[in-house]
Amino acid sequence: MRTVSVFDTTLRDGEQTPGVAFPLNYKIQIAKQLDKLGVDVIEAGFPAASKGEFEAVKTIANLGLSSKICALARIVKYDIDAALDSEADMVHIFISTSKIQIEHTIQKSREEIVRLAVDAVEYIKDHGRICMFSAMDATRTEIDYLKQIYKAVEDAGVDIINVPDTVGVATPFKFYDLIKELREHLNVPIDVHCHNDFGLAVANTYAAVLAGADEVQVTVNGIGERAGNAALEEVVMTLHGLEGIKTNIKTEYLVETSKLIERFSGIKVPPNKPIVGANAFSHESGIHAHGVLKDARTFEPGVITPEMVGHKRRIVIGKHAGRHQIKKILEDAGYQVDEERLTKIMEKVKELGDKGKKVTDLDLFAIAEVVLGELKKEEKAILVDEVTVLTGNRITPTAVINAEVEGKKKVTSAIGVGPVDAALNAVKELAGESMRIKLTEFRMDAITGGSDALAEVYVTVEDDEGNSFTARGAGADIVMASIEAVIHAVNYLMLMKKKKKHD
Ligand SMILES: CC(=O)SCCNC(=O)CCNC(=O)[C@H](O)C(C)(C)COP(=O)(O)OP(=O)(O)OC[C@H]1O[C@@H](n2cnc3c(N)ncnc32)[C@H](O)[C@@H]1OP(=O)(O)O
Ligand SMILES: CC(C)C(=O)C(=O)O
Ligand SMILES: [Mg+2]
Repeated sequence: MRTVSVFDTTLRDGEQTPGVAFPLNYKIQIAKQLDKLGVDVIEAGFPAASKGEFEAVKTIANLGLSSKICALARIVKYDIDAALDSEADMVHIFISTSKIQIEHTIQKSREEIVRLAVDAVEYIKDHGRICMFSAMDATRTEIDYLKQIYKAVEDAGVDIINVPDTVGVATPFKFYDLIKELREHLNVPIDVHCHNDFGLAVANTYAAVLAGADEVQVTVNGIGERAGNAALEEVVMTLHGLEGIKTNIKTEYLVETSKLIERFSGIKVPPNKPIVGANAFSHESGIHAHGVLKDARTFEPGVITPEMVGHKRRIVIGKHAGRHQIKKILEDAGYQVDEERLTKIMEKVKELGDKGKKVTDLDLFAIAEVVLGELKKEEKAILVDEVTVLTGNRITPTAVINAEVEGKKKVTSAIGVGPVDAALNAVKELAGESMRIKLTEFRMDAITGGSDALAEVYVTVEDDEGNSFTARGAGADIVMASIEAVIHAVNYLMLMKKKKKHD
């Protein structure tokens, strides 16, 4: 089976992400993690950039890792000597070859650039190091010149050439053709380095491998200059999962590595990021979750599993959830629900979803506990129909409740110091027809953070004979959750009273 080598440049191009700078202790931890992950080469930095960068590359080069350590250098004696002095195994030299870059940056003739490249390769090889040569901006370089310079460095003894799509303008078919043409023209191994300006970095890298590239330059989470580089995790899993092309990556460490880079770089991984994003193996929609609960391959690629990349599959609750997944989540948490109560729970979940609320597992459990604790309809003395609460800075909070109390329609109204107080006073009025009640405990918790958090209300209600009952209510609206809890307690106390009378 074909094996492609992985050259990781998270510590070099990845660190060129605007706003990212890894201190030495972070660089050491990242290098160790990349080594554990199994990357073949770690590009540890650009030693000529600063004293700290030189020290970092030198420290990493002396960690005794299995991965080869590479240092980047311009074709400038100072840079190359710094790379050699850093004791890196490999020196990666680059120089502009496209018309636009030659004219506006390096300002040398094409012949001189070839001569500088050849001399640099020979110098590095004379120092006994592995040498990689990059024709910077290769994808905007005239093909004949590109072939000429690569052939010249090959003849000078370069170990591997890199074809960088420096500004991310390659497209998969064109890049495939370019790599194929270079493959036919050259004997040295070919490496590719793709940027993601058009979101094509992974696709271009993949196309290059199909065209015969031997090595891929990638970064963890795809961080790097501008829109970043080809993401290591996406390239590797595409090759493994879709093409059966191997790498030396121990894929079970991909999520762990991604989280480390996310933490150290401060660049958040979007939830929908392939392979490592929080949602990469999550299912909310009922139709999908139903299939996945039977066999995950129904709504996942199947050729990769969450375990392969160190991830977890999640069946989540939300507006699009179906009965099967809600039942499964509740049963897994130890709740037994019959079909009628499941319907009630579903209704509440959908109602919250329609209001735009993100429903968490904790929210679901709170809803389930309320529904499971509810009396049957025929056992309820009070059935609330309509609630209106008025509040504001210039009016006294007022609540009006339309309800059926022991079969008779009633309307009560009350005021209070706030909307919850007004609503609870109205409930007391409603109950007062049958029994006097006292609220001895009232507690409200937000289940999750945020102003749209589900409120969970606990109340203890005492009747005129000293019997008390504790009940709970849950909902996005604190007034409704409070009314639900108190009515639940009152209904229970009234049922008890009725039962006692009959005994
Ligand atoms: C596509 C890439 O990712 S390339 C790598 C990019 N990474 C970095 O630049 C990070 C590290 N860079 C640095 O710390 C600094 O830019 C340094 C230390 C390398 C150079 O700093 P300075 O000497 O202040 O030069 P500055 O960065 O302003 O300009 C770049 C110089 O390098 C020259 N240059 C650029 N690429 C090359 C090259 N491959 N070979 C030789 N010279 C080059 C430019 O022509 C320019 O030369 P000039 O000063 O004679 O006009
Ligand atoms: C140094 C080179 C390979 C680079 O990062 C690029 O061209 O994008
Ligand atoms: Mg780059």
